[in-house]
Amino acid sequence: MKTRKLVRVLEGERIFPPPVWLMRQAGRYLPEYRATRQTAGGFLELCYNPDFATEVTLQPIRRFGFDAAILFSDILVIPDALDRGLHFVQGEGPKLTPIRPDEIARLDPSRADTHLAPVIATVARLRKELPEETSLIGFCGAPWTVATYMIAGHGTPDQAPARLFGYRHPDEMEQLLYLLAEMGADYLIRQLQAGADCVQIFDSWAGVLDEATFEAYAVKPVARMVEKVRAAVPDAKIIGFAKGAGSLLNGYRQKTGVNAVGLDWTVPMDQARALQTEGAIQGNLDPLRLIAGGKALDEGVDRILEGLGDGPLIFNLGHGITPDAPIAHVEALLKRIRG
Ligand SMILES: Cc1c2[nH]c(c1CCC(=O)O)Cc1[nH]c(c(CCC(=O)O)c1C)Cc1[nH]c(c(CCC(=O)O)c1C)Cc1[nH]c(c(C)c1CCC(=O)O)C2
Repeated sequence: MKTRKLVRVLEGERIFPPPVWLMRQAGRYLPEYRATRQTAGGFLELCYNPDFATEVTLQPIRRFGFDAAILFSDILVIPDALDRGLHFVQGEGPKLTPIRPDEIARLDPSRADTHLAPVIATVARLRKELPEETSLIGFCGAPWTVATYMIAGHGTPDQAPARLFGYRHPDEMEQLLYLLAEMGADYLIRQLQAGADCVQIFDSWAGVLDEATFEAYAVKPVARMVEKVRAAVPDAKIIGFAKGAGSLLNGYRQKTGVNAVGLDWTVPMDQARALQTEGAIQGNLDPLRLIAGGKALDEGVDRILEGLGDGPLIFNLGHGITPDAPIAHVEALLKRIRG
């Protein structure tokens, strides 16, 4: 088998036009996703049923022929394996039982292997059913981002509850992040062993941290995960996405050991190019350009291709595709990239 495109870029090769996939590419903007979700009954029923999860992962590949498929699941399956009362309220996002400092030492990861077995089964199924040339991306949440939901019990605009928790209870915070790093690494190892070509670590809330907590919460636990994953799978290819981290992204690759650095749309071209001299980057179109379409979309795509197309690049959005993105605009994006 020839090495798949995404993996070649993760090894530092430049491919033009660049391989492309979109974060949250399986989702509510697709009528076929909405139909399968309806049949499944709920979001978690989709995540834990290999038939449904395989189907929705394949939907955007069939429709658009992206270069990579991302496993359909969620970062919150880890707190779910810890029995944190995860449920999804329509239109409100995830809810969990907020964790208290004194509960952290009692968290029990022993259920995780059994609980996550259907997700691992989905990975194996996907590798068999995907076209030979399509890369398969596994993923998990970074410890800090998963911790923010476990602490607040829901999404917040600035993760104030988790930040305060860290300042008031630094030992418990360190313990929680360590546990999530161990569990996340074990989970990624199983995904890679089941057939994922690479994995992405989502640190969607890295951007609310100051310099010291970024180092302690975003860099150190992710470095630990990368180390643990590589001890089991020496050539593991890993994408680190620390959204909103700005200038703190400089040095992130070296400190954590990830192969590629994911960029959100606020990262300036000069910084993106500097990061690209050290290895692959992924990103970074503003998802709202995809909603607007037309000139806004074309200009955004062209700027990335012109500015970053001569180095190792995985084309992506700077964050997930939104439910209101028109399908015709996704088609226009792909045409603009591939010609
Ligand atoms: C923070 C976070 C979560 N989940 C995830 C993150 C990190 C990335 C990011 O910042 O977007 C990651 C995630 N969530 C989902 C994927 C699937 C793979 C993909 O296509 O990218 C991935 C990689 C499916 C999903 N995860 C969720 C949906 C929507 C559920 C539905 O069908 O109603 C999907 C398709 C639900 C979810 N899950 C989460 C939230 C906050 C929500 C609600 C937001 C929303 O409703 O859009 C937690």
